[in-house]
Amino acid sequence: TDESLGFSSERGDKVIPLSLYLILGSQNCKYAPEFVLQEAIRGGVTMFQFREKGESALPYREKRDLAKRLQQICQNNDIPFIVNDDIELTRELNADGIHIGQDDRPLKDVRAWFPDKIVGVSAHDVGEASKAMREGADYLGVGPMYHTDTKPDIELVKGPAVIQAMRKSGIQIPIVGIGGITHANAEAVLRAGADGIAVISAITKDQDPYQAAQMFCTDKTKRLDNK
Ligand SMILES: Cc1ncsc1CCOP(=O)(O)O
Ligand SMILES: C=C1C=NC(C(F)(F)F)=NC1=N
Ligand SMILES: [Mg+2]
Repeated sequence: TDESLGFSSERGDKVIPLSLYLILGSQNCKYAPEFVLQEAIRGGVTMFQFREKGESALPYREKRDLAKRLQQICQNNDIPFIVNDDIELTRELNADGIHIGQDDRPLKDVRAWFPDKIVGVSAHDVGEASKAMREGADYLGVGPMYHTDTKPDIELVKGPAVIQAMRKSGIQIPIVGIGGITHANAEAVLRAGADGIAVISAITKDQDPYQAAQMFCTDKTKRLDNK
């Protein structure tokens, strides 16, 4: 398993397998979300985040029903099921965790509601990262690494260097890089000190989500050989 490769990130009693973190909502998918998730897990995805967002986002009942189906697929494969932003949905499904942005509910509140769940926080610079670490975030989503059209309101593109800066400033908690990550540029994110990569379109827009996921995992093994 990835543990042997040292890619997954231990955090106290929580194992947070950030190696290959797939994020999707119905708005990102070429095929049915259930198919994309199932294939991507078969291809090596280690963690999943349900992120239903944007003007084409499903209404709550359909969103919840889709989330339940995707959660079931994760449970069948022992993959952590994380919800983006939505506190109610996280509680209703008893999800494994929640991911919050800087403009969402404060981490202190979220942690009070979910003391034992995985709580991930978006961080765009060293300041935000150290604040989130102090407040008890379980992992950081750092980006955007590269340009992406997937999220219309992305912050300034920082590149992998910002992860290096975070590590240099003593940020020890698990970091996953996000934003425009493809097979060609994933390695630079890992070399910069990330524990894994988070991906939307490189997998959800691929005509073969299994292959798309597998390509990332193969890369990592290759990297290990010449480390
Ligand atoms: C949710 C999010 N946060 C920063 S960039 C981004 C979108 C990542 O999508 P993609 O992997 O398709 O660039
Ligand atoms: C905006 C986001 C930034 N990072 C992450 C993750 F990769 F999970 F850390 N998820 C998000 N939804
Ligand atoms: Mg958010």
